Amino acid sequence: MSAPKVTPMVRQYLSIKAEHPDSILFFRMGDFYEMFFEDAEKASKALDITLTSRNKNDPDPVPMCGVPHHSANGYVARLVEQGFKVAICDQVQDPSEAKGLVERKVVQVVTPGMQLDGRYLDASQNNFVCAAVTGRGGVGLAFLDISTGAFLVTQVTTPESAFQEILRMGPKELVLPEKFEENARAAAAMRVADQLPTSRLESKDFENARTRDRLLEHFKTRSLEGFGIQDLPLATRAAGALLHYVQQAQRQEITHVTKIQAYFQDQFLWIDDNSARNLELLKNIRNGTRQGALISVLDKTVTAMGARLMSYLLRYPLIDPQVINLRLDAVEQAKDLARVRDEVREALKEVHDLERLRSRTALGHANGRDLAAMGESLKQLPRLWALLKENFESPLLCGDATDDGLTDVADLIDRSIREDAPPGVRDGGMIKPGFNEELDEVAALATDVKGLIAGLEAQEKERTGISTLKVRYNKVFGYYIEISKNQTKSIPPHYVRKQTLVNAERYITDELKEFETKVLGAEERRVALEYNIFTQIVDRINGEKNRLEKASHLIAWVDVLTALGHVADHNGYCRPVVDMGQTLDLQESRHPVVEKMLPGQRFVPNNITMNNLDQQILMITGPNMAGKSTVLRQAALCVIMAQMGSFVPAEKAVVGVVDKIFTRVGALDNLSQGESTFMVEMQETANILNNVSHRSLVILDEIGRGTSTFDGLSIAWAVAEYLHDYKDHGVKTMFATHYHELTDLTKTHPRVKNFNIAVNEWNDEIIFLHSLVEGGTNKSYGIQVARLAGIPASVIRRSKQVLQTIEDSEEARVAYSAKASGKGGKKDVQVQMSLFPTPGELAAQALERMDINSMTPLEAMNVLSELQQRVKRPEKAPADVTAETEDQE
Ligand SMILES: Nc1ncnc2c1ncn2[C@@H]1O[C@H](COP(=O)(O)OP(=O)(O)OP(=O)(O)O)[C@@H](O)[C@H]1O
Repeated sequence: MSAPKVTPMVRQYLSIKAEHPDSILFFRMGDFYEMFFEDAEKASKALDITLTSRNKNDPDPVPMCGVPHHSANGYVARLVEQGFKVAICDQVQDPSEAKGLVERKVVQVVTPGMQLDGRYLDASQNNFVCAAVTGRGGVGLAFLDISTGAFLVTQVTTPESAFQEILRMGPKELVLPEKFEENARAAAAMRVADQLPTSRLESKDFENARTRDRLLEHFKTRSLEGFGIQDLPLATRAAGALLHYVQQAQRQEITHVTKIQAYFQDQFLWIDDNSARNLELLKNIRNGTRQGALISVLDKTVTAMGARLMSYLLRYPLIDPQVINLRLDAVEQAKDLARVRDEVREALKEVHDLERLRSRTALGHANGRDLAAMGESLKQLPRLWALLKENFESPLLCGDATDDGLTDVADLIDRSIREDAPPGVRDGGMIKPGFNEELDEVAALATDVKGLIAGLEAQEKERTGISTLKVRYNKVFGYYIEISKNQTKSIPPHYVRKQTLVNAERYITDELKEFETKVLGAEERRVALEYNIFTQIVDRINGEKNRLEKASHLIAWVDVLTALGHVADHNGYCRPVVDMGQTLDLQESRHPVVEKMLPGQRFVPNNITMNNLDQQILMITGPNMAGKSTVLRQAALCVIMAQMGSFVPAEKAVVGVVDKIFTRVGALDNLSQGESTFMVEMQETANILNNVSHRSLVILDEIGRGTSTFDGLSIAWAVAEYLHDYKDHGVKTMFATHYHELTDLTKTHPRVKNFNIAVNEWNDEIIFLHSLVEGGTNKSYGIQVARLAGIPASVIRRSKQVLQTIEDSEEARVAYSAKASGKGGKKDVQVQMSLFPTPGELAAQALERMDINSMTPLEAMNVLSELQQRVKRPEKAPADVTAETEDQE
């Protein structure tokens, strides 16, 4: 920053800016917010507004840009959306009372995690700021959504799980201690700091005693025991620091944050970020929208509070069957009572975002319209509560919140606030007539004055005989008389000329000045009085914040549970039996999203049964396009739905609770992070193998595909064995593969079972039946699928010839290997034989397996060159697989 000419105003600006070095300072000057220096440069670019300078002719002009104060919110929101923080600096003194410079102060800092203007917030998402601190025992995390008052904390043992937890909660902003990076492992594992706007607090703000004191002071309690965090020192430190950060930014107490909720990762079904994305729970993986994601099928809520809760439930399914069944009971009641459910949903449609309205009211950001919306919402409660109490038994759908219809608050708002209140709170027009006697009197005067102006105008017209005479008002002259130029000859002598326009002259008179004092006084008094009354109403509503919270909470649950009932009813879902057993049994199950996307075509239901005895690892083969990926995902989605408390798309379902779901599907590139597709695939597989338990469900779609066929097959084989033998009992796994060799695992591993997805061949055409049937398959139908994809007929013909040759030699080899092993020969030998044929056969097999459809020309070239190498230089079987097979003997 070059040394500017330091006027008192610039000095004031610089001293305030010094306190907010990392924010863009919106500096209020009259009707504008101005930005200077680097802030102006950054903001003008980000907002696409003109960059000017304050003192253009100076050798050192100060760059500057500005936005009108009445539309500032939109500009702030746009900056915040782009990751900036904005400090709003207002004039906190009446300019007419200021001796010299008007006093200015930062009244609020708006950050990505602390956006309060509802118009710029996603109604279906919480808007969390997250604070993280590392220490002995792991990482403490706190999440605060100031727009709703939600405050959640947890403590996890490793930075890796902290990272996953942050991704799952999805905050918009991160707060870290200054020295966070000194813990290199945490910094490396929690890469989220690179992806989110991050603020720093001094390390002392994360200290034990200080954070504890801050929490005690805020919640006005003597201990933290009531919140269940007394034994979670790291969570406490994160929570205290975060509270401090948010209070600092708001420049006030945040009284609507009334409690902390502690939670633990092991209370919930673990779904890592990767799996959540692969399974498209919240977002379509291709374009990031909700369309095509599970949430779009389930989220039929009608309130913002319900939508947020639905998204939370989907990200945090439970593992305690008792609590899950409590939710299922409620959904069942809602499903069965269609008429009541519809009536409840109709009433809910009239309910605005009470949670956010409550927060805005508490923070002094609410306007007349907000209160009117709150009032309108509260009016629904008596009818809604009565419906719930009369019809539902589930405690989740009624409970003691239904004893409070908040009629007093609804009545207060109804009597006081006009539905057509303006957006500003200092312009009047908010309070209904009849609410306050004094206001009515002043208002009557102000309205009378309008009549008086008309009278005055008529009187002057008559006195002067000037027909075009008008009495007008502007801010510069106050009231004046305007006479068009061609009639000014006959003006009376006591008219004092004030201004000459092109077509008219403007005058004032003593009488007019007197009148003005009376008029302006009345209007000013009315507006001031309205503001006063408004803040009193706001204070009274704030006094009821706990009751409002209770009502909002129940509304969110009722909305979610009736929405799930509605979805279950309309989509033909069944209630799953959820217990602590080890069976996953989905009869006639469907994929909840794919079935919606097959217009006019029927989704073929499938039976998926898994247990820990003889069907623990389902080895699923089948041609491309048959529906392998679909059936895998469908199983995972049904488990997630059941454990969040939803009915599932099946005729009958038993879900023994799963503790973690892992998926390794598709080839999601992480090239931006410098990792190859195969590297990512292996990292994901490693993560699965290192974290599974007996209660987990593992979904592996074509693992080992990203490397050479032999490495891939060997890895897939070994992974399947590992999961089968995991701590002697194994892990439930669905394994979709094009490696038909893997079906041989059933010969040696009792809990593996082969399935395939059936197809019919008809006149050399392939018909996809999409049904999962027992048994392996050794046909790929790759060529038929290639034809469907439009590969030229000559290429198809040629590949058939090649395939025939390969198959002939394969038959001969199998006959040979059967003979070589003899009847009572060791099974593993046979497996080994089929695994390691001659170099020529290897090449032919590889050719057969090539999925030309999904290959780039370059990949095809690479495979060809690899095959050529193998034929030229015959090699032995990969040493590691041989060793593995020997180990087992
Ligand atoms: N049960 C079903 N009923 C009707 N259509 C289905 C069914 N399962 C899958 N499909 C349809 O088949 C298409 C292919 O399914 P999917 O991607 O699961 O096949 P795949 O076997 O995994 O293929 P690839 O091996 O090429 O990845 C889907 O887009 C879907 O439209």
